[in-house]
Amino acid sequence: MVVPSSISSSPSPNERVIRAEIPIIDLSKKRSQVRELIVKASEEYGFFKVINHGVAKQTIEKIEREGFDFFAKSASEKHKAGPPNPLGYGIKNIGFSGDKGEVEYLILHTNPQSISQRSKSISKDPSKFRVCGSCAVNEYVHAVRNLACEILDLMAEGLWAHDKTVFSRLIRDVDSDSLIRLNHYPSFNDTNLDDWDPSLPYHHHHHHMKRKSRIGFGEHSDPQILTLLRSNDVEGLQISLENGMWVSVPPDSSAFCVNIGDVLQAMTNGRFISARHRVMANSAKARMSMMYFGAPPLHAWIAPLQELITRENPPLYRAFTWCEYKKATYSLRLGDGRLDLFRVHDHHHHEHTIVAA
Ligand SMILES: C=C1C[C@]23C[C@@]1(O)CC[C@H]2[C@@]12CC[C@H](O)[C@@](C)(C(=O)O1)[C@H]2[C@@H]3C(=O)O
Ligand SMILES: O=C(O)CCC(=O)C(=O)O
Ligand SMILES: [Fe+2]
Repeated sequence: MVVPSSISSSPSPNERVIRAEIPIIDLSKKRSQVRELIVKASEEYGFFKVINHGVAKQTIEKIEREGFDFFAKSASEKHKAGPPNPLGYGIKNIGFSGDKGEVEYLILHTNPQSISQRSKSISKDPSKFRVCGSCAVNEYVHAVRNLACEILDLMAEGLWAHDKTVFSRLIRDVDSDSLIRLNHYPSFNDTNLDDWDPSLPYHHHHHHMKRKSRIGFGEHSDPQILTLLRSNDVEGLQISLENGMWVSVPPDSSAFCVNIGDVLQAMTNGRFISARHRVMANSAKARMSMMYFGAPPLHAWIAPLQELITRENPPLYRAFTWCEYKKATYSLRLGDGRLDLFRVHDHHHHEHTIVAA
């Protein structure tokens, strides 16, 4: 049963948010060093930043301009690119299970035909977006896909996988199901507090709490292999540590944030963790982020790498197709732990318990 709710993701008022050190990895350093740092960060946090990543400033600026132009359009214009099915324009509603956030977004498939199809409905002057919009997106996709593949190859090397392209070839495949997503979080000011209850007496404390607790995008892990995220210089992104603390990620428009997805957690047999993250929307400036979600083709099989399976480390997950995983994802809530559905149960241990009982 689907229970729509808009308050489920509200953070508790006294939960702790800290400014811990998030690994920043300089990709221009020695390869043998870089791959070790990447593996370490992927095991400890499932999250890190990369600098000197080689994606041209202009490539980023072009798509960013197209994104801001799109979100600046009137609501009726933007709705022409919606509702999200799941591709397209959406506002406040995330997915199909009742999740909500202070965000509007545009989700595109990365294959060029799909981008040019979509761009017909995402510009006032359709011919203009077709030319500028879709080539800005294609150029960006090309650049971030290469960066994602480079990082995935470094990971495979760092894990001593036999096949160094075991991860990257899934997103290089022409049938890869990768996505581009632009999220736009409105600026926060006292006048756009649409959930403010005017019947309540003005109370500074209450007001102050609302200021700090507006959820832009609720807590979740990304289902794909790897996410490359960048934003303008506005804060909001937080990642969750295993001890339940939240870490604010300082904004840096020149860096990319790398986020391990559920599929990579499964393929590394749990050695890499898919980081849980969320976005708060309490800044006086609007935030715009762009995500590349690197995904396998729909019919690709996902299973833990042989090299990472030993007597001490038996397979934690059963094999599944990306199609199957995606279906599970869309049937669940944003914050649900979908990977748990694919965990292998320890039969030996189970039998033993029954005998002992
Ligand atoms: C509530 C949902 C939105 C989402 C699909 C889902 O049912 C659960 C996962 C969500 C998520 C999170 C990461 C990406 O932004 C996304 C595109 C994805 O693949 O999984 C979104 C989905 C979405 O917004 O369509
Ligand atoms: O907007 C962001 O910075 C992150 C959003 C996110 O996590 C997502 O779209 O999956
Ligand atoms: Fe995410």
